[in-house]
Amino acid sequence: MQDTLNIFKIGGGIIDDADQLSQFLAELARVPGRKILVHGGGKGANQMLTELGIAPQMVNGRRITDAATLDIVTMFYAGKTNKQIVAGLQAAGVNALGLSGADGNVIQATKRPVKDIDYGFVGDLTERSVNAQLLDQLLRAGLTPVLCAITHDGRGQLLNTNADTIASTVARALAALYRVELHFCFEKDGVLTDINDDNSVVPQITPERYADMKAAGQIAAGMLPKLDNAFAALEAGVEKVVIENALKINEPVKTILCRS
Ligand SMILES: Nc1ncnc2c1ncn2[C@@H]1O[C@H](COP(=O)(O)OP(=O)(O)O)[C@@H](O)[C@H]1O
Ligand SMILES: CC(=O)N[C@@H](CCC(=O)OP(=O)(O)O)C(=O)O
Repeated sequence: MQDTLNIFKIGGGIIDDADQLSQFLAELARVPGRKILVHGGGKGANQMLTELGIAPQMVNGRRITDAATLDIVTMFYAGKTNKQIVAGLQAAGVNALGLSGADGNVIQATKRPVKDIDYGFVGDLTERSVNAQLLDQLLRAGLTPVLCAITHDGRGQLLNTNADTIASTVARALAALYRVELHFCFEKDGVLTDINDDNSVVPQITPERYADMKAAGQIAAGMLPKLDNAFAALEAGVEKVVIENALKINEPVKTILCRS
């Protein structure tokens, strides 16, 4: 039987709040077995860009990343945020290793081609983008890889890649080696039927229910690409995909995705 690998993704909402981040890291430390953490940080990046006089620009949930923006998000995601999370995990007793996609060639991306929109230095992934062998070796060595949203193209160019997409693609690539459980963690208890009612968590969601909820206008903003990535992972052999509160990963309340 394959070993279980838990892959967690946290976004900018949690990372931005020091107390919530350290609570999440303490909960993560309690999860037994092998694990990988993927982090974003879009909210803090928006704040930093604004402070530096650059207006953040998002289209369809993806950041338009010009050269100046790439410099700043690289410093923010691969530098401050990644190292702060690694230090927090060390403090919680987890031997974490922080990596961008360029480190150990762990994630190689392709610059998004210009169609209607020029996203600039944004990287797209395929399953072959992920160096699953290296991640497996690190896990076997007892390390917890902590992956940020910065990738590279193999020719010296850094790229900015959505962190939900990284989590989903890493999960798919490692599904050949492990029984993978993918956890998208954020500030709500799961997928809600009413965004204003925290008690309206849908315990299980099928592709049909997702389509109905979308048609009813119950799913918006960042939750749309998140669920698209989540269902894609489930279809590609990831054993279990969960949407849950970052502060309650060890509690039963959550949304579990079902194939049908
Ligand atoms: N039906 C829904 N249930 C829960 N959250 C939803 C729903 N529809 C939209 N959202 C929004 O999606 C957001 C999560 O997406 P996003 O902001 O991209 O998170 P992250 O930065 O953690 O990846 C939530 O903060 C919430 O406001
Ligand atoms: C290309 C692209 O959109 N990259 C994202 C990477 C960070 C991210 O995904 O952060 P959250 O998970 O906190 O949203 C961005 O710069 O916002």
